[in-house]
Amino acid sequence: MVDTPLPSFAAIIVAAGQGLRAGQPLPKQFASWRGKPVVRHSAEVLSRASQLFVAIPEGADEVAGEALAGLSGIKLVTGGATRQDSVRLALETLESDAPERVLIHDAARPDLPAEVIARLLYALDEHTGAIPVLPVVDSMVVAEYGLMAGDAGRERLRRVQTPQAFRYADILAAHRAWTGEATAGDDAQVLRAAGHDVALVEGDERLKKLTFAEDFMHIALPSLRVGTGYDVHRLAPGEELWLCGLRIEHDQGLAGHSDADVGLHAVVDAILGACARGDIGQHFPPSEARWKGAASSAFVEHAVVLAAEDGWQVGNVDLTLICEAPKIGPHREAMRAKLAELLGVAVDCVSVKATTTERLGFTGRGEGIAAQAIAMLVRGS
Ligand SMILES: Nc1ccn([C@@H]2O[C@H](COP(=O)(O)OP(=O)(O)OP(=O)(O)O)[C@@H](O)[C@H]2O)c(=O)n1
Ligand SMILES: C[C@](O)(CO)[C@H](O)COP(=O)(O)O
Repeated sequence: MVDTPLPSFAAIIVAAGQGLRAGQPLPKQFASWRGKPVVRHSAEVLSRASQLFVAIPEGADEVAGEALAGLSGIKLVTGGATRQDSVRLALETLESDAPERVLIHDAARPDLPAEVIARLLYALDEHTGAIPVLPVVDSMVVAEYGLMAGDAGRERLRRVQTPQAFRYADILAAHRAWTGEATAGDDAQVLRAAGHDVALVEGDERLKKLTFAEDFMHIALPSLRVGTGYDVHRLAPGEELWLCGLRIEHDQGLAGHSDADVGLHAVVDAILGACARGDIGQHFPPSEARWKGAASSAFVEHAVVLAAEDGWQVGNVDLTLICEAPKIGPHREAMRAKLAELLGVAVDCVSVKATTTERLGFTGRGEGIAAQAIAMLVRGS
């Protein structure tokens, strides 16, 4: 079915509410969510409509214009005191270029899958209206004076979402004829009151309506950060070889200002990168004598402290050592244990891998050892 071209349709996004329950600095439809204004998410998806109207609060043209900047073809219309008023006002505005089909969508449901739009539009081939629904998974009860007054029978209940799809002329007439409550829950109720059927199509949990402050909370504090690190040191006779905090017996060692532990340096840069705290050279300048011959384990411990200052703790680290020799395998587990100790994490959060470059490049010629690392930081508990 999804390969069938979509029928032409107009769209209305209702974004004229106050968003009081969400408690955001702006009406929730203009607040930021996953990096852009809430209303922009569905406006981008519905920009494929033949006409797209967005109902906004009185006097919100500027904030709405900013939220929808760059999206062509959107017409703003002032909404009303209730959601239903906003829908009717937008429907009336559409009449001058009446479409056959119209989708009516809550701006407060930003994550709009294209598959739901398709299902709704195809349902209009057989029905005057169609709405996306989801099953009720919790038991439902009738409440009276704070007590359970009986089972509400969830088998017959569905959770209703938007967008809701209608044959335009019928939904316009139904709104005009509506004599029920001033605030019908949704447009499907208005259409049914006018005697039309409403098809139920499969909705999507992604269509959750942003209603309360907690619906925005996880966005304020991203719980993960990722950073990468890369380092190289030259192999030279007469130097000690330190890798991942361990002294490794080998016929050459790594030259550098500190102990030149290339593996730990890559890990330090990955942690610093994940919390955007610069790089190892900024914190431990090779120009400073105090770092001459310093154990790089101290650099790792300092990077962990810097991340913790910003509320982060190390989630996991994956380090790859790139060299022809020495063989890393025999030391891998000891390296993992040492690195886990320095990072303050369990060993299973630390991966140490190794690879050769098939004798290609400076590592292949045994001139140096390279290391690359990735680190994930998580919000400190
Ligand atoms: N007069 C209104 C009221 C609501 N809406 C829109 O209808 C959708 C669903 O309404 P709701 O989630 O209740 O939003 P608000 O009414 O803004 O929320 P609150 O009740 O917390 O103020 C929202 O996109 C809202 O912008 C509208 O266009 N016009
Ligand atoms: C239209 C709707 O989103 C369908 O679930 C719902 O009825 C809106 O209710 P609200 O009280 O305006 O949030």
